Amino acid sequence: MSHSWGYGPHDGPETWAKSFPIADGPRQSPIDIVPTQAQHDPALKQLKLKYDPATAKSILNNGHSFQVDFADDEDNSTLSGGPITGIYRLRQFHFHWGSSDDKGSEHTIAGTKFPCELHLVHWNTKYPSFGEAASQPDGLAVVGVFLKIGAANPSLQKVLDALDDIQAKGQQTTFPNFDPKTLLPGALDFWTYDGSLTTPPLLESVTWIVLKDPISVSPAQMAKFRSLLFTPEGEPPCCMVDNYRPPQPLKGRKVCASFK
Ligand SMILES: NS(=O)(=O)c1c2ccccc2cc2ccccc12
Ligand SMILES: [Zn+2]
Repeated sequence: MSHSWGYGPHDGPETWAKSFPIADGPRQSPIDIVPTQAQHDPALKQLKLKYDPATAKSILNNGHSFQVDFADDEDNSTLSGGPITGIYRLRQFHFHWGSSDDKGSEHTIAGTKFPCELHLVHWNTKYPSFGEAASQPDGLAVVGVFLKIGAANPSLQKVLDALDDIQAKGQQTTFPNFDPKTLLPGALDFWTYDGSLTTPPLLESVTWIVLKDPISVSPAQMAKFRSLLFTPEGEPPCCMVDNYRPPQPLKGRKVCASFK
């Protein structure tokens, strides 16, 4: 049976527990990060992100967001250090955003929402595949980056320029030679906690690494995100906006900070 889920009033986050009971689980994401309650952990290593632009392959409208997919058959684009042990390979990155600039991020900072949030998805190479890793408690690591309204972001614009070719659900096009490192802020200070995918199947297999510093996005660039469609060609068009899950209960989890 196919579980169709979305972000609308009849299939959105408040309905997901019916088909995915783990939605009410002990380590669900996203969360509201309260900096004054996060614990500085001096043992946390520096994040090491080694990305090879040649591993960028394609860009896809998956009907929930759009994602840039990477070749992950070798250790060419990897994440290590920070809170994780071993080497995790970059699989894809995608975004979540709102219908207006006052909302859109999944994680919040002491209740503050950002207009957009970038997720860079990595899987643990101690497992044979992404699919296998996704079912393990230490299988995935997602780096989250907030986008804050400001100057137009030239690196982000390279991604947004490709959206005209993937307006509708299921559309895909090539997206070669892109360095995701250009989407990161200068400082890699982060918060980290144990969580889950923020979309069904909501698997509790993600080590979240949320960067403290945002990158910039202009209002015109936010409008470009909102030009995408949740719907496939030939169906009445529904703009892809508000594709974010709200913060979930912390349920006793600790949030650690890499900085004082
Ligand atoms: N929002 S999310 O990062 O949890 C997420 C994934 C996380 C880990 C692995 C695969 C994921 C695929 C996603 C696809 C669409 C939206 C969020 C996704
Ligand atoms: Zn995401």
